[in-house]
Amino acid sequence: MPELFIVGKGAVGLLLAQRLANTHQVTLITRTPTDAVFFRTAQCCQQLPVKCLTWEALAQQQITISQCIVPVKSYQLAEAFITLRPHLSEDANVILSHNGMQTLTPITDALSEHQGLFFLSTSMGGWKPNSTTVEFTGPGQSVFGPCNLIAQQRAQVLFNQLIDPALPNAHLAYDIALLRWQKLCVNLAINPLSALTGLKNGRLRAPCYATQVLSVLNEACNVANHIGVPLKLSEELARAYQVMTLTAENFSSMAQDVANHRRTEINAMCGYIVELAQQLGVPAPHNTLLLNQVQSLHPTNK
Ligand SMILES: NC(=O)C1=CN([C@@H]2O[C@H](COP(=O)(O)OP(=O)(O)OC[C@H]3O[C@@H](n4cnc5c(N)ncnc54)[C@H](OP(=O)(O)O)[C@@H]3O)[C@@H](O)[C@H]2O)C=CC1
Ligand SMILES: CC(C)(CO)C(=O)C(=O)O
Repeated sequence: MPELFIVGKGAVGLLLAQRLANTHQVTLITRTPTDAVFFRTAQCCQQLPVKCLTWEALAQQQITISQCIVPVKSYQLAEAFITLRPHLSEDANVILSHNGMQTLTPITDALSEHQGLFFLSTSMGGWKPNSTTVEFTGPGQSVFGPCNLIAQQRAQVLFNQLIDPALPNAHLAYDIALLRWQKLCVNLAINPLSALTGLKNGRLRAPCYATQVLSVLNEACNVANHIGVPLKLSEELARAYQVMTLTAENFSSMAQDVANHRRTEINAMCGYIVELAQQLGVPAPHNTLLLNQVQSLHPTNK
């Protein structure tokens, strides 16, 4: 079976490992020594048939990585990629997967023209009851697409071999940037408000939040349009309210992070809009306010 590496043993990483172990020899690269990882359902708890190696062991064994998924939090990506890069083969494929947005330029610049960069945006749910176990909390759509030139040429083959057999709800999108912006808009409309109010997603449909949802998305669409991303406010509003309805009984990931005193991904959501708005010289007061309010909830949010 072909080899596949996954950075970390996070919720998404373990869900992917469980699916991909059927078709690939999976190795998790962890920050701390890990003997075994598990996939738990209501009926049983199954040890995943994967290897776990620390970065140190990977270096000692001089392992070269030809395909790797990096499903870490947005604020962990830069460091994870810097650690990963020296281990990549000359024609490696790297697949990033996280919520929110950040400029990928430092990563695309660091890869050679033969190293492919891809993005997997997923809405399937995973929850970790402890540091080595994941539970599947719900199916969701996933979108896979290329982020550099060589990746465009390889996207169909990699999708057919790696993604499609493991994630039946996934589709290949060459305009992955647009789809990531659309997911960002959903997160902008839901996550900060749910984190600040402690409400489930469905409760954000109340009329008292409508002006804030509209304003935040209006700013995001304006910024996106300035850089050539063709978002339409009416469509992003409709999508956000549709997701509030579909996930009405969920607490958003940011609400959960705040409730558990963890760092949030606010910088890759409102922070991304505010940064772009500043560069473009356009106003984004509502995203700025939400950014400041969520940042003030936890010292590591800054
Ligand atoms: N959980 C979910 O249901 C969903 C999550 N997402 C998004 O996916 C992304 C990942 O989320 P999730 O899986 O929940 O996050 P987790 O916090 O569960 O997982 C992140 C993992 O990455 C590991 N990690 C970070 N940096 C490194 C590094 N340098 N080297 C090795 N391992 C590293 C962490 O290690 P350690 O264990 O040592 O902390 C952790 O195991 C986020 O952007 C999230 O918003 C999207 C859809 C659903
Ligand atoms: C779609 C949504 C808002 C579902 O809760 C999500 O992506 C998140 O919580 O981060």
